[in-house]
Amino acid sequence: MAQAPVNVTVTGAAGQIGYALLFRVASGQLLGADTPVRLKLLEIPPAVKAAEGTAMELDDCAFPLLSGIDIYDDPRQAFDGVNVALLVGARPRTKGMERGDLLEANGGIFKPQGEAINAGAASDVRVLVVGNPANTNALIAQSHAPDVPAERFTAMTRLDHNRALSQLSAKLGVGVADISKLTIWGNHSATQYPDIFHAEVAGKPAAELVDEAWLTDDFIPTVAKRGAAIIEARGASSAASAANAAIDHVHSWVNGTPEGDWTSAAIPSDGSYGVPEGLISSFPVVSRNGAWEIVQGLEISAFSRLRIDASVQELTEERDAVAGLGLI
Ligand SMILES: NC(=O)c1ccc[n+]([C@@H]2O[C@H](COP(=O)([O-])OP(=O)(O)OC[C@H]3O[C@@H](n4cnc5c(N)ncnc54)[C@H](O)[C@@H]3O)[C@@H](O)[C@H]2O)c1
Ligand SMILES: O=C(O)C[C@H](O)C(=O)O
Repeated sequence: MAQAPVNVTVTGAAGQIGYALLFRVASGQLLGADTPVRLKLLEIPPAVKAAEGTAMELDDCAFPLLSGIDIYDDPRQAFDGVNVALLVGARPRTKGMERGDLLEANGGIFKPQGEAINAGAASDVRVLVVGNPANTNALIAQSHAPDVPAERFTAMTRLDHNRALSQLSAKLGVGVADISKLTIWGNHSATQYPDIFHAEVAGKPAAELVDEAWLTDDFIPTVAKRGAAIIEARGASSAASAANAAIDHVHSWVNGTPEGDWTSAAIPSDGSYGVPEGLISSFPVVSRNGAWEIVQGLEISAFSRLRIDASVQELTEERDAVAGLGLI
């Protein structure tokens, strides 16, 4: 019997990331070359027409795996029966906006989306939040979906992971495929900590191949501030690389991570590595049998501890701020 299509809901479908993402989902790169998909696109009313234009282009690709496209401006309809939810649409920070205003505006998006996921999602739903502030938006959505297992809500730090791989490979003159066991810890923000202390380059410890000054003055700030550097250069935030990372995240989650390596994802903490339980924080993770597991037993040096704690502190403050606004 032919496989039933997987329902993939993409919010912010008419945006930049949406445009770079949808064609790859429809071509089979998200879930695999044997898995048909049905796209459910969510947009705000003024952007529905643009989403319709993107849907026309998707039709024109004649993707064999694309079994249909529906466009909605109502989250309840968009998340009905959803198996994979890619929450991309978010309220960007605009001039004069304080951090609290940004969190409140995004609460207005992610609270109803969490409620709609709770009301209608399929029992195997997996949620990836891309829209910023991604970790805290994921926490908001999760807190309004009490009937969905908490671990199904994740936020994206795979772009940071890929950026770290790329920076280290350029520094050492090796291919990215030679590098394993890199980790992004904490928040998808400038406080994140890209950690090479367990990383290996063709089986050798990566930390022995670079000096500490490069790590502190170059690698860590370059990876952590890469999003801002892209905005400065492009005049718009990363789109294709963000879409690519979303594809990588879900593909790894569904299909598993390779033996002998791990990746990074922001998932609800179970208290591992001193990260308060429930915070959606980035960890070294593997995916086994379709579920993320935090890699256990890594030794954390004082150098790393300081940086992990700083990013986790920021996440705690964001959680407290949205709690204060009644959003969780
Ligand atoms: N986690 C990461 O690594 C990462 C990387 C890059 C960008 N981002 C973030 O991803 C988000 C999207 O980026 P973009 O470049 O596509 O932005 P964009 O402005 O081009 O597109 C966002 C889209 O979301 C839509 N939208 C707004 N509110 C919505 C709602 N309530 N429901 C459905 N759609 C809604 C808008 O109409 C717009 O079409 C931003 O928050 C950006 O900061 C995250
Ligand atoms: O959209 C942004 O603020 C930056 C983005 O999160 C990125 O890391 O590229």
